[in-house]
Amino acid sequence: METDSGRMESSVWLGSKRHRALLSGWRFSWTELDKKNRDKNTISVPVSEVIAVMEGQVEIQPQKKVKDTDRDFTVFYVKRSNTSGGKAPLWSLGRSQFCCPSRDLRDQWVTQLRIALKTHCPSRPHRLLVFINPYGGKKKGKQIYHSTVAPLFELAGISSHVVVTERANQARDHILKKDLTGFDGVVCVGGDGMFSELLHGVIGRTQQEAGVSEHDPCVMLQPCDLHIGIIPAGSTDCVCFATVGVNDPVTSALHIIIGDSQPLDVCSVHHHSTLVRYSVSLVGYGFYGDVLAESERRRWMGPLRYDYSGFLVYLCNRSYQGIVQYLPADSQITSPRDNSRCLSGCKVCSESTERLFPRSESCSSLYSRQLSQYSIDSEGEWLSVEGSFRCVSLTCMSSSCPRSPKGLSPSAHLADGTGDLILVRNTNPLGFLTYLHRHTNTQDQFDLPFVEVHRVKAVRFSFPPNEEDDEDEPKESRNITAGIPGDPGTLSEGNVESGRLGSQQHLAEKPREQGMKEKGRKKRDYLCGLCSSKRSPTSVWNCDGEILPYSEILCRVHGQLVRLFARGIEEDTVSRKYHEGSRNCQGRCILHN
Ligand SMILES: CCCCCCCCCCCCC/C=C/[C@@H](O)[C@H](COP(=O)(O)O)NC(=O)CCCCCCCCCCCCCCC
Ligand SMILES: Nc1ncnc2c1ncn2[C@@H]1O[C@H](COP(=O)(O)OP(=O)(O)O)[C@@H](O)[C@H]1O
Ligand SMILES: [Ca+2]
Repeated sequence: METDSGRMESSVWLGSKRHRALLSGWRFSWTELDKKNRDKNTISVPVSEVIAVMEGQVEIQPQKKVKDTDRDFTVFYVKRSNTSGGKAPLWSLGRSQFCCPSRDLRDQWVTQLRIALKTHCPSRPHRLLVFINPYGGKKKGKQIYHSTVAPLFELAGISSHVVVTERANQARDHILKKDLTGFDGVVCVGGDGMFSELLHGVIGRTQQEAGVSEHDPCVMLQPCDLHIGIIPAGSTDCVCFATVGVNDPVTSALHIIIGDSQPLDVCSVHHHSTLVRYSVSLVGYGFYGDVLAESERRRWMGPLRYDYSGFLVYLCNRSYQGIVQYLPADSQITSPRDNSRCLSGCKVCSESTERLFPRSESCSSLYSRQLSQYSIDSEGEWLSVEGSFRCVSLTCMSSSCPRSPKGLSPSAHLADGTGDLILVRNTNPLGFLTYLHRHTNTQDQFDLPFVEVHRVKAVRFSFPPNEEDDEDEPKESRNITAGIPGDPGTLSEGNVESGRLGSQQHLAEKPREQGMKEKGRKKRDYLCGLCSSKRSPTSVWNCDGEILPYSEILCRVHGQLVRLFARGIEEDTVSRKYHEGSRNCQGRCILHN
């Protein structure tokens, strides 16, 4: 046996096989020895991926069982499944029970491993605030949390305060208003809508505390420290899929436990000088807006509502007039058509950190400088495109999801401070189907004559002037469907089937005097008239699954505004092993387990 600071090595037994266990700096490994003491297989785990070290022989599945023997200790760690073909590995809980020659040695192993955990994993959460949406996706949120996630948190020594929501926006309001002292992060068990509640709560709270006005599109928002975790239990679960690579509650729980940190770009959506919402995945007009509007009254169908509504909307074959103005990002750095992929440890994103938050200036002076000098019109030249569009989509990330594993914009980056603007001009039904279908295969969806894509920092959408004259009311108030902000009818639990619910009270709301009756009429008219011969000339905006109450909007991308308990998409196991021989692995990228 050998120990010195941070290093320990000894003989141990795993079942009937003798091994040499070695803790060296940030790695813990054990190697099987044959009868002649020659090395056979080695399993090596970075300390940052050790979940817990327990005395005795411990099991947690199917139930927790501890056999408190003198010479044993159990190590739980992250284990990856073998995957190929670009699929990110699933994580599961690995467990190895070691038997030492003496109790003393066992105690030393437990102590040293726990010290290593403290030293190498300073940013693990100890206390979490968890919100479960019992109605999200297939309505399995509570079951997923209690049977799969809670036992893992308990094993890792994380204490959690759980709130099962009783109404929409409860999680957001809780984060905005309640005392959060002692919490290292907030977690949602639900879908993208539930994530969006946490996003609005965390950003809103951070700006309140920093005294920053969210409504001003030119303001430099304060980056948020409180991390957000997502346990996927919704319908699309795009944010989880695009930041982890799989929708799996165990994988996400393990990322939360080890305190992974993934910065994320966020888009703020404004109407005149009022903040309407924030978005991380899709701000989409036309097809995706119509699909969402259609799908709201079919919530009872669960996740399938999107496919069914998508099919109906596709048959409607609609396109919409609009003017799209955008502020291009620096095209020298990256492009949405450069065939790159934003993977875990992405170089483009980490280099963007330096650009977005230059180290040479102290935080406070930088902040006040940007506050006073930033102007959305001084950031470069705006370009303009006018026409008839099947859809206009802006996404800050790839927006991949199980339905579309490469997403709306496969080469978009999670944290580069830019978004991708996709303009799909009017085309024939077969052309549009080809475009949609390419989201599901390896063909390039941007390589079509009616599609263009731009990497941008900001986008404005408005209508051509003559459009305004066709109708008897301004467009701003025409596009009302489900999920009307401030609509009390949508806030109750009993109403969950009727749709997405309410928007932040501190954000832009339509004047209340418009009244429920009018809103109800417009909602009906819009939905019934969707495919009718007297077509509405406008669509609605889908903002991460929420319908916006305005059509003319300004969107601005805020680089790395929030942080998730995630690390980006890992390469599949086969590619990783292939690359391992040729690169000098650092930290968590080496995995033999
Ligand atoms: C022919 C197959 C076409 C497949 C097209 C797949 C495109 C997928 C793009 C996905 C972008 C996802 C962006 C994320 C949005 C979410 O934030 C948001 C909220 O999620 P939540 O309910 O979990 O809270 N989700 C959504 O707004 C849903 C948008 C989903 C659109 C899917 C549309 C499916 C269309 C199927 C068309 C079928 C045409 C068939 C013609 C014969
Ligand atoms: N208890 C509740 N009752 C009604 N609506 C809720 C409740 N909790 C959350 N919500 C709202 O439900 C919407 C959908 O939730 P989400 O978890 O995203 O599921 P899905 O992915 O199926 O849409 C969210 O916009 C959220 O604000
Ligand atoms: Ca981005």
